[in-house]
Amino acid sequence: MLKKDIRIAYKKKREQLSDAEIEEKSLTIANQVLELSIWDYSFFHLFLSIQHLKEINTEFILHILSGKDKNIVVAKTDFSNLAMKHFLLTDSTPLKINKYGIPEPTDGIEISDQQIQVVFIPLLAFDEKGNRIGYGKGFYDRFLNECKKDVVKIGLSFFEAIEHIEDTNANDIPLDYCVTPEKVYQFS
Ligand SMILES: Nc1nc2c(c(=O)[nH]1)N(C=O)[C@@H](CNc1ccc(C(=O)N[C@@H](CCC(=O)O)C(=O)O)cc1)CN2
Ligand SMILES: Nc1ncnc2c1ncn2[C@@H]1O[C@H](COP(=O)(O)OP(=O)(O)OP(=O)(O)O)[C@@H](O)[C@H]1O
Repeated sequence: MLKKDIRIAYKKKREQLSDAEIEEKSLTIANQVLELSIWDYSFFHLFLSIQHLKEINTEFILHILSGKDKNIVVAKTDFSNLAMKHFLLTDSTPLKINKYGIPEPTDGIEISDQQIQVVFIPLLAFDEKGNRIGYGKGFYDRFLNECKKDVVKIGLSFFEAIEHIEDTNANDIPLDYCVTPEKVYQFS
């Protein structure tokens, strides 16, 4: 299948989820994240959910990270250059929902791409090789390209893998893991 068709199909699938299903699946995903071998790392990058697009609620993972005293890093997006800046999330980090519905820090301690050790990645769909599809602006491909080579890349998805994304390109950086409510896929 082609990215553009997969995007349409998976946006529809998400729209059909009820709020209760989103909460339940998000909690199951968070519990599976606990089983990954990532807990020796200290800098974790997490996306904050866009609610109106029915993304995975990452608050459960946020609580796990905070309970383990990890450094939690969140992004501020710049749609004019499709780049992201990263800030440490602390009790005093001011968050504001931007016009795309993304909760973002307005200010704080900036973290460089090179300091990040684990990245939780939003996606619409992924395939059995770990290729992913997002909303199509390439934010995460650009970001991951600036991270350390051994950064651990973990996709989170409500749905299982599709067989094959046909039109992957050289900029696409594959996942190391993808966590769904059913299972943990390991690609590397
Ligand atoms: N929570 C979260 N943060 C993230 C991402 C993400 O997927 N999820 N991104 C991952 O790269 C980047 C933001 N990417 C985005 C790209 C496009 C739209 C957007 O076009 N929204 C439109 C149309 C929505 C639709 O597709 O139906 C809108 O709100 O009108 C929003 C976010 C960085 N931060
Ligand atoms: N490292 C990069 N440098 C420059 N352009 C890039 C880079 N990575 C991706 N792009 C461009 O971004 C656009 C979107 O890429 P793609 O279709 O893979 O998005 P996506 O992975 O679905 O989106 P997202 O990363 O925002 O979730 C493409 O035009 C691609 O060429």
